[in-house]
Amino acid sequence: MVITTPDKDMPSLPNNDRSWALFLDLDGTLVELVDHPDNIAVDDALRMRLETLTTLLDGAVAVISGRAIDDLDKHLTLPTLAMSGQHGAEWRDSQGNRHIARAHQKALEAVRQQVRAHVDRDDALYLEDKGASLALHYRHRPEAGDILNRELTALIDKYPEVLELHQGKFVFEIKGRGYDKGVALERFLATPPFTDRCPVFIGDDRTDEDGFRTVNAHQGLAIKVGTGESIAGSRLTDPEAVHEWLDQWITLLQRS
Ligand SMILES: O=P(O)(O)OC[C@H]1O[C@H](O[C@H]2O[C@H](CO)[C@@H](O)[C@H](O)[C@H]2O)[C@H](O)[C@@H](O)[C@@H]1O
Repeated sequence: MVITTPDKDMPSLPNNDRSWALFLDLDGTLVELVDHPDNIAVDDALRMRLETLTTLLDGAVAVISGRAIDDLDKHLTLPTLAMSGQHGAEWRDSQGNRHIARAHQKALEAVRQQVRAHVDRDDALYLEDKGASLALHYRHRPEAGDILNRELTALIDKYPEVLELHQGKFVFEIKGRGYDKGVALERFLATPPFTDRCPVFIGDDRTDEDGFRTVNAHQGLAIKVGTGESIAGSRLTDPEAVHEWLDQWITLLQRS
């Protein structure tokens, strides 16, 4: 496994004398970032890894993503896996029940119309409409980042109580206020089979910092993938290193 940071940051494997819950981001963590959200590659080895960990951790595994759950299901095809989508605005618990936040939908609809009109004028932009949130992708128009930031900020500022704007990797996320990955983790940690377990969260993006904050508050293991500032205590270089680390953990769990 390749680690970019000094040895002190190398994530040790979770100790078998505690019960752990595993939370995983998808894009940039379990799969490499690619040119378009539809083009990510999820292989059977990754599916098998997630299924094995779910069994070994008594069901306490969840994917915590900015994507919508329907989209996660399309790629992962693991319909019973616990998930939180749209940065915490929707979730599927370990019983398979789906939940979605709707308080901000009216404001979101107004913003949706305006963002759509903007995207219709520029082929290089892509609007991912996730239902309870929007992602405006500008990977193919990187020079537009600053102006889009200003325009979207002005738009979202009309609804300060219900909407928030976040910048990810060549994407602006417009989402309901009060939902984030930290909230998503807390919600899982309050319900079986996650209750009383120590959280591990692996993520790569700015929005994953909210999840790391929750993990740190629970004295868990926060692992940042890649470079960039982070409050996570440990690092892995890329999705391949994440897979290797998870495989080593599987081996350790199988021995116990
Ligand atoms: O929380 P995540 O699971 O990491 O999801 C974050 C966003 O990921 C997706 O966008 C990013 O990945 C795309 C595919 O590699 C890439 O083309 C894009 O530039 C990235 O920003 C997804 O489309 C968003 O909905 C997620 O919020």
